[in-house]
Amino acid sequence: MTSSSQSARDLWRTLRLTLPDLWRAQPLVTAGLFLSGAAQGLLPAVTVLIGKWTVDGVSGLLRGQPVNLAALVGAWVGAALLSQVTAPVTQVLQGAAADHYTLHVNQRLMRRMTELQGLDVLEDPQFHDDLEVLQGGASHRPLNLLSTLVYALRGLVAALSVAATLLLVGWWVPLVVVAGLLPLMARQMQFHRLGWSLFIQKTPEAREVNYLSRVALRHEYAKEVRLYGLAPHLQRDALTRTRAYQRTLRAQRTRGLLTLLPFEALSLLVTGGLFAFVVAQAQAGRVGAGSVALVVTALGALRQELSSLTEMGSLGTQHLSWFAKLHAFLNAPGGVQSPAQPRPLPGDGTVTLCGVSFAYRDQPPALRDVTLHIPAGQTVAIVGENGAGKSTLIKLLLRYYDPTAGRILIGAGDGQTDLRDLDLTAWRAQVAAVFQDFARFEWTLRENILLGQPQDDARLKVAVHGSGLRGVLNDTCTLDTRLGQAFGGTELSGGGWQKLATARALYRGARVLILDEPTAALDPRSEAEVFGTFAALARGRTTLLVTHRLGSVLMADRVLVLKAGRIIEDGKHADLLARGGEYADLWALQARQYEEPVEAALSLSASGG
Ligand SMILES: Nc1ncnc2c1ncn2[C@@H]1O[C@H](COP(=O)(O)OP(=O)(O)OP(=O)(O)O)[C@@H](O)[C@H]1O
Repeated sequence: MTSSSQSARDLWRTLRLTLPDLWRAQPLVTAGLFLSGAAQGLLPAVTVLIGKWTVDGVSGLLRGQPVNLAALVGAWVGAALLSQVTAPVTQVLQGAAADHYTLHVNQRLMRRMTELQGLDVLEDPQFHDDLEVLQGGASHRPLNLLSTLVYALRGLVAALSVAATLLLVGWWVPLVVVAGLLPLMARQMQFHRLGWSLFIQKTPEAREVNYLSRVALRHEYAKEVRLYGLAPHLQRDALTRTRAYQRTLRAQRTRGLLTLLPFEALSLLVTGGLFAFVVAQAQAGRVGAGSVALVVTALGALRQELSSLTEMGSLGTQHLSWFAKLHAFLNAPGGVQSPAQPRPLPGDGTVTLCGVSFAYRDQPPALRDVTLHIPAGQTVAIVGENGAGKSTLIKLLLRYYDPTAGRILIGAGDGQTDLRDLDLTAWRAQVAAVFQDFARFEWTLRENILLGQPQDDARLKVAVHGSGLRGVLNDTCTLDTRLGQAFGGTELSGGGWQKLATARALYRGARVLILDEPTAALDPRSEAEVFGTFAALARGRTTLLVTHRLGSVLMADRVLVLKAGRIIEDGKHADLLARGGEYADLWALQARQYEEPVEAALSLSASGG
């Protein structure tokens, strides 16, 4: 099977999926729309016929024959009225249906994003290419498809009815005209299809250009962009890429237009030949002046209708290709998913990892054969050098990814359950987390803490005090102050944001607490305060603390040392120090960083320097 017939079949399937959707969104409006489109389609044929009757009537008048003027004027006024009424009605109906359908499509895209529960899908560049195309089209493709379908119906009715008027000249005339114009139509369709496939191929490049302009314009990059004088480089790069992109499109357009020329010539030959033939027939007295007028207007109208039908067909193909992408996107496997029939949530927060390994897409393993048992209520510090796999362990526990091998079990004894068998939302509701790269939502402080949950005053107070956020609040910054600059809100300091992220975690009464470098942006006093709170908060909860600041490890019952994705040490702080291994080395290294400058300062002051 050729790829074009394959894609025609795909498009037909997409149309069959999309039409019922359009219909369900607004049945009456859609029916009205297609009816008024079909009515409009009859107008060109009516105009051609009125033209013939008028010319025949006038010729008759010149020969002294009677003419039914009232019928002629009636037909003309009727056609004008139909044309004036149907055009605005079609526009109004189209607007109503398209608004509704655009909302419907946007809602489905948003719903899809909430169905994607893991992070795995988001790391596929193809996913972002598809999303770029879909988001870019969501505001206009539904309207475009709808109007294209209506105009295509209008064009089809018009072409058929105008072709039918040519039957008055001879049964073979419409066949010859259509045969002369069909190759041109087919070629034009092919040309437009190429345009779409080029657009899809170039999406990654368009995304690169969008990324460059985001870097140049967005606040989060502004400091580096200015300090390192990046703006001219970004501008140059965007310009070069855009020009290359446009060059390819232009070359393709020109090539396509040139290949249309022979087909244009053929269509001209056929319609010109037919015109010459009818004039010759009139000269020989075999047909009347009205028939010549009919052929002239019908050929013009047919050419125009077929050409706009081609255009509609091509545009419709593009819109349908967009919808095919939408259907594929909505129905693609979504990576991490909640089970259809989840097992009940275990009663306690014991966590067990059995031979867990994990590799990110196309990457070497980030975790290798990790086996670990954390009884409910234990506080475990996880330490290790950059890239050791600490955050990955946390992400698996939150089921942002599933292990490549091994199992994560929640609960103890008979209640122990594989994490994959638990309802994801229910499990995540049991976990509170402060991430290294927590989100800074540009909403009010209160909304940033509640994150959609109902307000509980007592819990909110504990969260605000426990996180140290109390110190951030004052007369000008209250719980109802909007944060961030995008909407003219107040900007918190880095530490202020971190306290807010901590308050968010504290507000969620959770059985498992995850702290991934939770104090990286805090000053020493705030850090001490927050760790005091964490220690109280961790009581009775299973707590995992990822940290590079080994002083904070002292709040943990147990320390895990990760290296290259494996647990290489596991024990109490004092025992690990005594063992003299990796942990003892890291501890000594960090202690020296504090001691040496002090010693240096002391020796400097002793020497009177
Ligand atoms: N989303 C990702 N896609 C591909 N590779 C990743 C991704 N996230 C992390 N990695 C890689 O996985 C390995 C473990 O990373 P991880 O973030 O778990 O380390 P870490 O111990 O938390 O490091 P750090 O102390 O720097 O935060 C690293 O080699 C890292 O480059």
